[in-house]
Amino acid sequence: MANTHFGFQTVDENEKARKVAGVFTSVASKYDIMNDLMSVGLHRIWKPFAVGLANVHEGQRVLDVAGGSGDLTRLFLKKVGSSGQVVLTDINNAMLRVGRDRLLDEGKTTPTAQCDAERLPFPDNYFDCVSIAFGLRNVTHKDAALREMKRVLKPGGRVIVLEFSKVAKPLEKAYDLYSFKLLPKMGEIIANDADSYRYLAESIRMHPGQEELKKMMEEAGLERVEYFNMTGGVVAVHRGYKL
Ligand SMILES: C[S@@+](CC[C@H](N)C(=O)[O-])C[C@H]1O[C@@H](n2cnc3c(N)ncnc32)[C@H](O)[C@@H]1O
Repeated sequence: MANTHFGFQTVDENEKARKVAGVFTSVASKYDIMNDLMSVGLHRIWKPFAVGLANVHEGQRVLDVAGGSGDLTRLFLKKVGSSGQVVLTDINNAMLRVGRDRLLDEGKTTPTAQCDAERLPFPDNYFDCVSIAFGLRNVTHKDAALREMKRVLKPGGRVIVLEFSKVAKPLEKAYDLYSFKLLPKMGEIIANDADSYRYLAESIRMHPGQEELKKMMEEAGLERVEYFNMTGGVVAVHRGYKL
């Protein structure tokens, strides 16, 4: 049986999805407030930047994979207008429910589907853009997810991956202190869940850096792949096309 990472732990591949589900079911109700606190509000800049790079237009179709509480979906809905469509998906029902309810409360109806990024229940060549924000590092077989994202994309469409990445050298010490000391403490105080937030910090460290992810996207068949660092490499947006 093959092994994989769950944060810094080595676990059986079959176990990872269950453990990840445990984390997100546990954090779902506090996810949005924790997101603001953990990123000191920066995710509100990172996400519009990523959506801007997608360059989607009125009337287009977008798939938001691992969309959770729906921040990217909301931004994409503004871009595609009433003639377009954005499908919000996530493997976790608790996260998806938070996203769907929040959008409904704002008067926005959009299709939702509970599904695994590794097996997307959509036809080939269907979407103009497929995004995954802060989701890829939680997926067991990232290569399979990237291939699926490419499969459902129309020729000419793009995949957008927004994810934590490798920080610039001078920031490393401060970033470690923040991730491994402050973050679990905040998780404990605010969400009463230090373990989940420790996993989040560890999973960030185990995620491939900028160049490695670019290579993985190319291996999945995406072309013209490039990346854009933000906040000293704390996060990066990777964009690749299906040509
Ligand atoms: C950190 S949250 C990001 C949510 C949202 N995209 C955002 O940017 O705020 C990660 C999400 O990935 C989802 N996820 C984890 N593994 C997944 C998988 N294999 N397929 C689809 N979604 C997955 C989790 O349920 C969770 O909602």
